[in-house]
Amino acid sequence: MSDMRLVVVGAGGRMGRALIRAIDEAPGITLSAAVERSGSPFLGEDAGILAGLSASGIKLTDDALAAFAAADGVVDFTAPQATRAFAELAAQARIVHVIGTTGLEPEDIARLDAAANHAVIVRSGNMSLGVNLLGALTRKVAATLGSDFDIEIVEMHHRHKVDAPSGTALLLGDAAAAGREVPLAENAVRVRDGHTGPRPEGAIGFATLRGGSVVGDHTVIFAGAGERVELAHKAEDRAIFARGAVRAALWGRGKKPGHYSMADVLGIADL
Ligand SMILES: NC(=O)C1=CN([C@@H]2O[C@H](COP(=O)(O)OP(=O)(O)OC[C@H]3O[C@@H](n4cnc5c(N)ncnc54)[C@H](OP(=O)(O)O)[C@@H]3O)[C@@H](O)[C@H]2O)C=CC1
Ligand SMILES: O=C(O)C1=N[C@H](C(=O)O)C[C@H](O)C1
Repeated sequence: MSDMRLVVVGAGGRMGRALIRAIDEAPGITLSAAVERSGSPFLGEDAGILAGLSASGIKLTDDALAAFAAADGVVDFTAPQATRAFAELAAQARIVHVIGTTGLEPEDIARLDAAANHAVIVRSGNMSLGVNLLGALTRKVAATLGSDFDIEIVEMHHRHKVDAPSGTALLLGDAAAAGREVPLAENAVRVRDGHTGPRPEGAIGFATLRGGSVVGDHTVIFAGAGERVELAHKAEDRAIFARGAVRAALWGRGKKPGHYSMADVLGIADL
């Protein structure tokens, strides 16, 4: 089979550059275009040079339509508004859409579900092997310990991050809720301030820290009477997310349309 032709959108961003490097390293896949928004200062720059590699001959463009028409897939770590638009274009072009963008609202997810009638979408709040394994472990521990143990999820990210709680924290919250067989939306406590009163029974709490250059730290705390269990993951390099996204794109090629997760890609959905 010929190499998979992959577009990176948000190519000038932190993840965009990591994705260009991951595609350069991976067999069976080629960077076919690098897209940024209209007016971006990066338009016209060489994608390879921007990512710290040698020149690739691919210049950053704002013409996503043309880029998608000549590709087999797109990797998208941008912003919710951009991902909404890219999902429509990817579905029209019938190409694989790998989505790492976080901060998506339930309405956005519903639109992606609709787009997945025509396109292969692989979406996860975290594309790393370690976090997806942590998700499976969280589900199991939550099911085993039951509601005598309070669940709190603590995350820390770099000072530039714009959404909270992180996509990963919500993924882990979903896993904990699934372990308890309850909906996360009805049990999540996403912020606390002032006289909050005692902890609601069954709450799944979130705490958000922001600062410096932290790539992404997550801890799930199960706090019982007289003991605590903690499960943690620390990301040290954005390459782990980028490699996961490339793996997801290759996995999605030739799959039937649907809205898949990274756990599907890694074969750990039933763990
Ligand atoms: N699922 C996962 O494993 C991971 C997910 N993420 C998520 O990925 C997203 C991006 O993170 P990060 O790379 O750090 O953020 P950055 O802000 O560094 O990069 C985002 C890039 O997308 C660009 N962009 C925004 N809108 C458009 C558009 N309409 N068309 C083309 N490009 C656009 C931005 O341009 P401009 O600056 O001009 O707005 C920017 O270059 C976040 O939601 C983050 O949470 C991050 C790491 C891992
Ligand atoms: O914005 C980031 O940087 C990250 N975002 C993702 C998230 O919201 O969980 C994944 C990773 O933690 C880095």
